[in-house]
Amino acid sequence: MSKLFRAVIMGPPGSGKGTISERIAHSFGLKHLSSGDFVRENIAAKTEAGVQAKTYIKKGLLVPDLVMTRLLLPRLEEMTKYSWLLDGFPRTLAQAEALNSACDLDVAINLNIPLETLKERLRHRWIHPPSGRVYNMCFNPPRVQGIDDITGEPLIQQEDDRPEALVARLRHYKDVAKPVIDFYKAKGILYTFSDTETDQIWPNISTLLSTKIPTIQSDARCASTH
Ligand SMILES: Nc1ncnc2c1ncn2[C@@H]1O[C@H](COP(=O)(O)OP(=O)(O)OP(=O)(O)O)[C@@H](O)[C@H]1O
Ligand SMILES: Nc1nc2c(ncn2[C@H]2C[C@H](O)[C@@H](COP(=O)(O)OP(=O)(O)O)O2)c(=O)[nH]1
Repeated sequence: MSKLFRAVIMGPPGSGKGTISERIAHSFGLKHLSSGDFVRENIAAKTEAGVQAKTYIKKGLLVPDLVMTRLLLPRLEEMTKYSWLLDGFPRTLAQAEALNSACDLDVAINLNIPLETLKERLRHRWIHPPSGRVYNMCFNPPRVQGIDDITGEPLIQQEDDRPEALVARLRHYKDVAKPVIDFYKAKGILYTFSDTETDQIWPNISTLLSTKIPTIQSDARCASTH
């Protein structure tokens, strides 16, 4: 059986998961799977899980574990031939356990970014809700202020990116993420990166992955010739 590379990326809101995932996908040819995108696709397609998820998202809540795993695990089954990086899942220990029963992970990337940095970044975050595209007015601004580059539609700022809401979100994140981090630490696949800048973290992640991915993919090539 061919050995593919499987990773997750974790971190609080604004820690750079989306930004770093895009770089990883681009540099290493992995599929970037975003749980938020899956949720939005299911909502748009009005699947049963999507309809359920929508009621929670409207209230600014996380989608319950059971709905989330029902929505996500079938998508992973479609990816059995690919190496991937999963962004935004797992967020809870129950989700980590469900993922663990479905596949073996090679690496769990954990982004550890100071609170003040997160607040500052999210203050400048603007999103295009239909696509999930994220901009930062300082770091990666759109070509025209307030307008999505691709569709020309308006960008919005999420209510829960405001500094007051963010502190509560981050506290909640820490409580829920701690058991997930401990779970991956115990498995020996946790790699934590701490800095205030994505551009400082990125070379370290890139070095880590280049020690892991070529070996695994050359195994895959050998296996596939048999
Ligand atoms: N693993 C998950 N568990 C529960 N709910 C999820 C999960 N992933 C996504 N969601 C739901 O989908 C919404 C959109 O997810 P997405 O990751 O795009 O944005 P987000 O929560 O603003 O993330 P961040 O602020 O970390 O970038 C979330 O707010 C949440 O309600
Ligand atoms: N100033 C600054 N902004 C950054 C850096 N890395 C990412 N950003 C921006 C992009 C987004 O607007 C915001 C959050 O990044 P993101 O990739 O959406 O994070 P996440 O919520 O997916 O974890 O911060 C960075 O290194 N510096």
